[in-house]
Amino acid sequence: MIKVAVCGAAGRMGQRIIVAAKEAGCTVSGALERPGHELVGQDAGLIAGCGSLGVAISDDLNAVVEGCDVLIDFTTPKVSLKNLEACALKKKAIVIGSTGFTPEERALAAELAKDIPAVLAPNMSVGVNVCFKILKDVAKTLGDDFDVEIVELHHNKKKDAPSGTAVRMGEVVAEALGRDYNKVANYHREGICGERTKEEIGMQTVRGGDIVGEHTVYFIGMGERIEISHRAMTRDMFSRGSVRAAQWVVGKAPGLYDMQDVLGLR
Ligand SMILES: NC(=O)C1=CN([C@@H]2O[C@H](COP(=O)(O)OP(=O)(O)OC[C@H]3O[C@@H](n4cnc5c(N)ncnc54)[C@H](OP(=O)(O)O)[C@@H]3O)[C@@H](O)[C@H]2O)C=CC1
Ligand SMILES: O=C(O)C1=N[C@H](C(=O)O)C[C@H](O)C1
Repeated sequence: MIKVAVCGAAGRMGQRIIVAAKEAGCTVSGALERPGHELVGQDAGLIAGCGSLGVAISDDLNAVVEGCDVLIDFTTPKVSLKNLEACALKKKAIVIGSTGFTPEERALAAELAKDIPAVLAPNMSVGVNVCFKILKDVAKTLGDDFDVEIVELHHNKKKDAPSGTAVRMGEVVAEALGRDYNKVANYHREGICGERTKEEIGMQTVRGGDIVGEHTVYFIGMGERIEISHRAMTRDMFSRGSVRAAQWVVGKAPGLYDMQDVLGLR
């Protein structure tokens, strides 16, 4: 039975991860929030709604990491990098679901994961990871004749845009078409912005209410259109995916893994 600690334990994802870890038969050994958080000291299980776990939410990163086999972290890139560093020092595994990493931050994560096994993935659901695989094939098959546009919808509390999943979808399509995502992503059209270029990948963001997460990649040709969509109805497949990643990553060789590795989709 692996010992799982959760960072961001009182957050939307953190609470569901605590429930999923308990349901999967893991020991929840620790729960972390930032220093000064109003729920520090409270029982993490009661906050998550799955009954008392006898684990108080803590703000002591080192103690929580020390006590676990693997830390599951859904917070922000800056917090995740700090957690990765703490796990590397104590030789513990880590699963990171935070999104909004810059290319430089991702490179730093890969560097920090040289000594420990780590999973970093913008989306832990099986469905989205299957979509990544399908998108590669569709983009390769259609080639340059179809315009690619990506639209994502999320709740009004989301802090980063576009979503990490939408960015990964753009990267997968760009790579399949032999393009550099960072050069062809177009995040903004306004005013007399000119005709669409053939190579650009449009990235559109919608925010509102309680939308869990929806992604559509449009391949738009002359007289026809393919849409590949994923709609998340609850957060539970993200949380179950993160626990599956935690169970998979403990004992693996050091390095930075993705959910495609966890699910055997490479
Ligand atoms: N990979 C995936 O499958 C998924 C990824 N995500 C990503 O996960 C991240 C979190 O999302 P969500 O749960 O909705 O966000 P929330 O804001 O609900 O949760 C984040 C939690 O982390 C806490 N936190 C902030 N700083 C620290 C710190 N230094 N130490 C410990 N805890 C801290 C926050 O506290 P406070 O509120 O006080 O700041 C909050 O409780 C986002 O980046 C989101 O995009 C979300 C769903 C699925
Ligand atoms: O913040 C969220 O809620 C989500 N974030 C992830 C992302 O940015 O891709 C995944 C999911 O869509 C929910």
